[in-house]
Amino acid sequence: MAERRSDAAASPPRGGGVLAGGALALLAYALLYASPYGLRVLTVAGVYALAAFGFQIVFGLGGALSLAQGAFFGVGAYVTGILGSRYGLGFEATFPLSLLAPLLLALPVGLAVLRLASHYFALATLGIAQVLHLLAVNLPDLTGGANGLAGVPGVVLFGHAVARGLPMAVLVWGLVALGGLVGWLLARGRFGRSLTALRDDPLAAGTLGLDVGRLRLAAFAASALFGGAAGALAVHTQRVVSPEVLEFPVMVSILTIAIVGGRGRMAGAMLGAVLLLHLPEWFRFLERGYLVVYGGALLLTVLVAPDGLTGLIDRAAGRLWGRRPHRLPAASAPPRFPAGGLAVEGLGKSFGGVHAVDGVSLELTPGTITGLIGPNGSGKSTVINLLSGLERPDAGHVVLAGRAVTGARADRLARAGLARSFQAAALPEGAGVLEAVAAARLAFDADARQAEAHARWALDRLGVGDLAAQSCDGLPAALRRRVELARAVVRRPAVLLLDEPAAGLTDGEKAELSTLLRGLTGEGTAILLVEHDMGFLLPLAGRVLCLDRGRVIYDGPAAGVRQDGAVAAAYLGTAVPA
Ligand SMILES: Nc1ncnc2c1ncn2[C@@H]1O[C@H](COP(=O)(O)OP(=O)(O)OP(=O)(O)O)[C@@H](O)[C@H]1O
Repeated sequence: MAERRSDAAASPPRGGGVLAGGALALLAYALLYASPYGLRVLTVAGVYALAAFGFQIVFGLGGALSLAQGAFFGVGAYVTGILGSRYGLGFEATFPLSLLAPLLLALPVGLAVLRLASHYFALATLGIAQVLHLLAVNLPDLTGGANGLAGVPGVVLFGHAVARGLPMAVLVWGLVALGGLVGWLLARGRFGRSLTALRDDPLAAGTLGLDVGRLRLAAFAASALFGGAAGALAVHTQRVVSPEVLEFPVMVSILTIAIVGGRGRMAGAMLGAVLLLHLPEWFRFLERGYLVVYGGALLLTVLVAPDGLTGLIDRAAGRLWGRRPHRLPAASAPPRFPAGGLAVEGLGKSFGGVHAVDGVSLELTPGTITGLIGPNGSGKSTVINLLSGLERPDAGHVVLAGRAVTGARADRLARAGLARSFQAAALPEGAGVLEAVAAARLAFDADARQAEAHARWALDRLGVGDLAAQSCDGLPAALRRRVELARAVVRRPAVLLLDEPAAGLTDGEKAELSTLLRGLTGEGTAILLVEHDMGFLLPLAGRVLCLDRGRVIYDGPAAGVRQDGAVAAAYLGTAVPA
């Protein structure tokens, strides 16, 4: 394919400088001007920023609306409160335990509820805080009941008491800086990008080799650590713990901070927390009317800045100073999966009364293209979904590269060397082209940078190297197809399943695609090609299977398809005499 490329990529946002300036201004204000009350509000803002970091990971990056963040906050608070006030333990013991306890809660709960669909998951996680609230109120011997526990000792670090006011604000914001750095590193690395890929397209994520369950659990666990840390510091700031820390307003505040600040961004959590904690103070002179103005201000923020204040700042900074040039990594070829075929015997799948796939057997041999044809609704996409692990077969056996993989999950099949493309190019909204293709390597490469280098290689191979810098949004259909194909090719799979890759392409583009597919078979890839365009398919395929109502009605050489009476009757129309 004709190759076009450029080395400059869509640049990272410019808002970092503005945000750093804002942070310095805040620090100066705290050191020079803030009253003891002002310092206290600032400290609480830091506490909420820490809690919101965790929420940014699980919800902002991972897309799981976890309403357990308030519960983790409460658990951290109670661990510090109980151990400090009842047993006299100091910060050095209570702080790590306040992180550990929510983590130990998150792991079993996460295993139980993370597979639920989004709204059920949100409800189940909300339930955790409700149960804990009940326990906190009804176990007065341990928790102090509805009144809670007073007299939680202040922080003593390495023998030095951290006094209220500036020292406590410095400690909390020091931990915010540390937590923000950890969160930022996680977000921009392989973990964060895998979570984003999962959030943008949970269905495709498995076929890209990402272990959806493990990723979600890790994100949930990380959110628990941040929540617990925040809860512990909240108790040290207030010196009391009560069931209020487990009530819904805590969760609502964390959610609002993340959305207003900017979903998925650690800077957004800090900005959102500072703003949200200060807004009520700024509007307090309005007395009763303050809640109306406060609500109105929040609504306005969400309307004016749908991607949060950090998004707004980025856009404004980008307009003022342009986008920062960003060098792409040099293209490098990813390793190839060893050649291996796919053998399928008696595959079956029904949806209610519809036998979508009924006793299909086929063999994909390394270095060959097998065509799969048939009328609309005959079961072609279902075959690909079954073979790629998106559906579980009711019957049949599948062997991939010599290993039995019947009913295996999509990510396991992907890691065993199988890749697929989708009929409607499944590119994540708002993502860059390079990022979208690199997402297909995250489960295989050492880091995100290496995944991008491999993605560049695939884009070059598809002849769209110059798209690397662009956004997936608004790409013309033919280019979207190539990018989608690059996501499969970048894996250099042993077996490649392609669902109508030539749909909507011009004759010239189809010729380029043929050359690419021949190149892949030359490297030993076994390809299953679902296609309606016989002029494109038949010269490429050695063997062709035709499906009708889920059953194989033709299985033979491509050259014989047009002459077959059954295929003519079910699909192609008039048979052509040999
Ligand atoms: N998830 C599902 N739930 C219920 N029915 C389904 C589901 N997926 C597919 N089907 C049904 O199974 C049959 C086969 O559908 P499938 O999409 O595999 O056909 P196809 O040959 O790929 O069609 P097309 O050429 O239009 O893409 C159809 O009757 C379809 O309605």
